[in-house]
Amino acid sequence: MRTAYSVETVRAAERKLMAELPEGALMQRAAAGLAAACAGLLGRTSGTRIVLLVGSGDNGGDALYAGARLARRGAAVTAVLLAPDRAHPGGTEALRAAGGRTVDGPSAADPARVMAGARLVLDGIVGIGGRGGLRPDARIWAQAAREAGARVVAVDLPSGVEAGTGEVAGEAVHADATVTFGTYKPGLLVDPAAGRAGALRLVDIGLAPHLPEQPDLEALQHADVAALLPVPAAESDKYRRGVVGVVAGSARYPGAAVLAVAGAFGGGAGAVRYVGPAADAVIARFPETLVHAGPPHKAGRVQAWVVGPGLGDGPDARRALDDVLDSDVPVLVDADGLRLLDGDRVGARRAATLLTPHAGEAAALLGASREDVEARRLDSVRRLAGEFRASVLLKGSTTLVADGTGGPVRVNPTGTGWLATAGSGDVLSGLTGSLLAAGLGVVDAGSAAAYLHGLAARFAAGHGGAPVRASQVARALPAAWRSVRG
Ligand SMILES: NC(=O)C1=CN([C@@H]2O[C@H](COP(=O)(O)OP(=O)(O)OC[C@H]3O[C@@H](n4cnc5c(N)ncnc54)[C@H](OP(=O)(O)O)[C@@H]3O)[C@@H](O)[C@H]2O)[C@@H](O)CC1
Ligand SMILES: Nc1ncnc2c1ncn2[C@@H]1O[C@H](COP(=O)(O)OP(=O)(O)O)[C@@H](O)[C@H]1O
Ligand SMILES: [K+]
Repeated sequence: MRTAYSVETVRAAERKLMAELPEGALMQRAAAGLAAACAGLLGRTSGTRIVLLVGSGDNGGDALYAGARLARRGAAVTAVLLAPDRAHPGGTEALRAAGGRTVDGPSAADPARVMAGARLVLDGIVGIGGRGGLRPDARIWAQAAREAGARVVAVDLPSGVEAGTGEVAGEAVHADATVTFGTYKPGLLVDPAAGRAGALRLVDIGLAPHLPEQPDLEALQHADVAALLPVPAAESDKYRRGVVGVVAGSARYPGAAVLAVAGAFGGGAGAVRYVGPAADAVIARFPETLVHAGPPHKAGRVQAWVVGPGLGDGPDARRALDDVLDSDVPVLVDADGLRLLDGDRVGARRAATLLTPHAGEAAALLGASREDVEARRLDSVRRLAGEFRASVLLKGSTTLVADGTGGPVRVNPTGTGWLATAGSGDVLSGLTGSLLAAGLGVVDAGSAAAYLHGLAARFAAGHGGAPVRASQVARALPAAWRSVRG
């Protein structure tokens, strides 16, 4: 499991750790890890040109001390001091003593010349102390670094992103890799900021014992998902494995029912019940499905419901939604179900409810704009969960799952843009419902499903990548299971 902590929590832990250590020891740990990561990336340091972009805080200090270490290994290191009178004094001195040189950033005539021939640029402009996007001076240098074609390694965070939220308020550095210290920060895992971070590397500086048990964010990895996935035992039968009910599709959108059922079969429930007008289409594709034409509560035993994909917004759809919400088993509400949703009804439920909006649906539920939700994903998912007193899975480039009780938000690391194809959300809702029926908690079910879904899309897209259809994502789910469990 990857975990991330808010900036305040990181600062508090750092204070405790620093009190145990000699002055400056922590920065040396960070710089040593950073220099080692850079050396590993370069392969060869001797004779290599490296440029450091150095801001006025300790983030710049890290870059300077790491630069000094690389200079001692034979690299030709130039530090661009963006605030020359406030650059970390010890770091500046160490770099000069190691043979590195410094350039006055704001008054340098030609950034392109300083960058010429650089293979690596270290972004030490600003770290967790940053506020807002890059300032104009820094922007010029960040752009020069990209234009020079150098690899850009961000120190702790890509400068310009909001460490605690993943928001990007203005311009930010685009890094090829980020070397972060002590713990991940939310901005490294949540888009749009995460998209600027490149490959992540965590350097252990001894912070872990001082961090609280509960992180702000969690990202599952293969082993975590493997531990969650329901596997039949010797005594299993279809009811013990769970029965998932799917209320989806309409005369206009029968395909949504087929895709949700496909996802449900990919999730490990013992049986899938389908309730709605698209039974013929469902049976034609999946003869194993138990179909029912009456109201959901008459369909027979169900351990979790999925309601909404392709349901339409007529009176039948509304009745089916309310019927399912009246049940005392977990309910996942997606797509049209979200448009018809009565918040009070959700708040009154005793069993778990999981809402699975994409950014547009989340925006409608919050009375915000889609752009706003996409810019503030973490805040949006928490607000939705709070307002609806339900768990929420916010879909998109970094899918987030919040439980509404202030627990850690799960962030999915397997997403891929190939998933942005019609119907892939229907597959996800069936898959998640299946895991709910098998007995997983809502946050576990939502995050494990998002993980498998992303992995399946990657497998379907194949090596190198090619467009995939939602049904191909569903078909690749067994491969995703095997990859996780293997
Ligand atoms: N604490 C520890 O134990 C350890 C900390 N470590 C390291 O320290 C980093 C935190 O250092 P920090 O607290 O000095 O803040 P930092 O991120 O350098 O930025 C603050 C400066 O930036 C400026 N500034 C603000 N916004 C800006 C913007 N948009 N664009 C440009 N400039 C901007 C602001 O100046 P001002 O607003 O006054 O002009 C202020 O002076 C952390 O990320 C990690 O790398 C590691 O060594 C491990 C141990
Ligand atoms: N840029 C992206 N990167 C990763 N995943 C994405 C991206 N865009 C969409 N997705 C995923 O694709 C699925 C789309 O679901 P949804 O928007 O409900 O589509 P539909 O209603 O057509 O099924 C979601 O799982 C979402 O997380
Ligand atoms: K940085």
